[in-house]
Amino acid sequence: MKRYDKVTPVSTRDLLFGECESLRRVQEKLCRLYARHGFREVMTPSLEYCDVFGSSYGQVRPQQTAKLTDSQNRMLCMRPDCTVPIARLCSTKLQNAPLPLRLYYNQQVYSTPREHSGKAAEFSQAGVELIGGAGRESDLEILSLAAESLRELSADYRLEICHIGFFKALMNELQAPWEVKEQVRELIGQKSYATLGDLLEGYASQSAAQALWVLPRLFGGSEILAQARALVEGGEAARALDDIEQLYLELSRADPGEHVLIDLGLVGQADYYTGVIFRGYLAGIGEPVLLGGRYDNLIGQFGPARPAVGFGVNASLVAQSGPATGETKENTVTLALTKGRLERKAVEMLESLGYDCGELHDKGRRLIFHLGESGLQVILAKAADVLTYVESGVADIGIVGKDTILENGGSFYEVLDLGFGRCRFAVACKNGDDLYSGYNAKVIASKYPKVALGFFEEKGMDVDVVKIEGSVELAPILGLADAIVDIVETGSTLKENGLQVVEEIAPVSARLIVNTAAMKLKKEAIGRVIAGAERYVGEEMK
Ligand SMILES: Nc1ncnc2c1ncn2[C@@H]1O[C@H](COP(=O)(O)OP(=O)(O)OP(=O)(O)O)[C@@H](O)[C@H]1O
Ligand SMILES: O=P(O)(O)OC[C@H]1O[C@H](OP(=O)(O)OP(=O)(O)O)[C@H](O)[C@@H]1O
Repeated sequence: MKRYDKVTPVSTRDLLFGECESLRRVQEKLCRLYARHGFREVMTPSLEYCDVFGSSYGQVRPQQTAKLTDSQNRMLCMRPDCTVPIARLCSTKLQNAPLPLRLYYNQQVYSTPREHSGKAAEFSQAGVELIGGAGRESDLEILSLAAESLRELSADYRLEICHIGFFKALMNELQAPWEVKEQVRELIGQKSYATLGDLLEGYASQSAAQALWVLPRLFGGSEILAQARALVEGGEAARALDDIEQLYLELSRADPGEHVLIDLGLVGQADYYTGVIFRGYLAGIGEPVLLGGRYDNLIGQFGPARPAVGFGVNASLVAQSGPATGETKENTVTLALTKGRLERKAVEMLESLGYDCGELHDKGRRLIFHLGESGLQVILAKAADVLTYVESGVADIGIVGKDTILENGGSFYEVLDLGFGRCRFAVACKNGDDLYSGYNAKVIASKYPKVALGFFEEKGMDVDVVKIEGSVELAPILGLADAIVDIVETGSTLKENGLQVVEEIAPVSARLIVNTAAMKLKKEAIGRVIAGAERYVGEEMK
């Protein structure tokens, strides 16, 4: 039997020498800052009963927690988040402590990342919680401290703020089934401009739908507030905007230099947060390093209700990226392009937008190309790698098929359906076979095992999925599988091999995706590419 006695568990690592020193430096900077501002340190155990987290695991999904049992078989989990254990602490040991409580922590958190994503399962988080402080003054205290935390770590940073009240007010107004509302929330979070537009088209007569439709685009400076005000008539939504405006003005006054942004589309954790939500970015790091917000309903789940606001900084991420010295090269944008079938239309699109694609026409074996003097650099990569490059931030934007996104997932904005590379996912089997007859578990061959499994799980059908790398049509013909899940474009591959479509799963086409940090750090340059692509799609659809 293979012994795992020489390696650390998947997605964990030893830190040596310089790595320890850089992590300590980041932690110390933050801890000193929090102590200076009157926050006192608490430490909670690395292990908690799963019950502590109930349905709310903070930023982490229950499936991502590392679980074990104690000597009495009670379920424990490695702390996936620092705020929920602190909420427990405030309702027990600190229940009678005078409010407001200013607490800070500096400890490890654990959450299992997606397989092969290169992300760590354990990282160091330092952060603060202000318990018992309601209202704008507390929000401002914590937001100012968030800005100061980022400034301590790099001169080139952005703090973006949102108020979930704006989104919630619009959602309350929207007359639509809850499944549609859930989809709307997801699409706004992903900044899926076009798909959101399609979904809301059926509700276009409602003013809330019109406002929700533009919500993902409402990010930038104070001009965003004027645009948002024009969309609402008053009430909760307008009050949320007033709050954001005041916070924005105060923060910008204390910290001029366009470091503070507004993004009214930060709706990812809408159930958890009850007021202001914010994220922090540092130049050169492709994901947010700071996450926070107001969560007035959490502490009440453990005892007497208390308003609360706080944030956490991923100290490991900052330490690994080294001292952030360089400025963001705001005008240089890297586009990861899927090589193969999507290449020709993508180049056609770039040319129609005026980019000089000479180098792409005469590629040789090169993989990196500069489009004239435009500042746009193209890298050619395999489809799934485009997601990896964009998610990590080594590429700012990408062009990739929806099939690859559905199979691999990932954290990036999926801004636009580019309209080319159209095909569809379908289930197919041999002509004349009835896939749904009989009681035996069916075998499905696919290059897309997650899509295949997800489709049959939705139907409540047990299937065994076999991963096949290509020419999937062979599997049912040779008797390896009962059916396949694959891409169908013209249908001729199926036809020529004696197969038929049983059911269609989802339409597929090329998408423009954007790294979440780059969207904010390179707003102008990326905005130009998106606007150009939208023009192209509009022209193509005429
Ligand atoms: N008929 C089709 N078959 C496969 N993909 C298609 C088809 N039509 C459009 N596409 C899109 O083109 C993308 C790239 O497909 P392509 O076959 O070039 O690369 P690939 O699927 O990674 O295969 P390979 O392993 O052969 O490189 C797919 O991810 C899909 O979005
Ligand atoms: O409906 P059609 O127009 O016939 O296109 C569909 C075929 O194209 C793709 O295969 P691809 O050529 O990429 O080869 P592969 O399956 O070996 O990856 C896909 O996997 C289907 O086999």
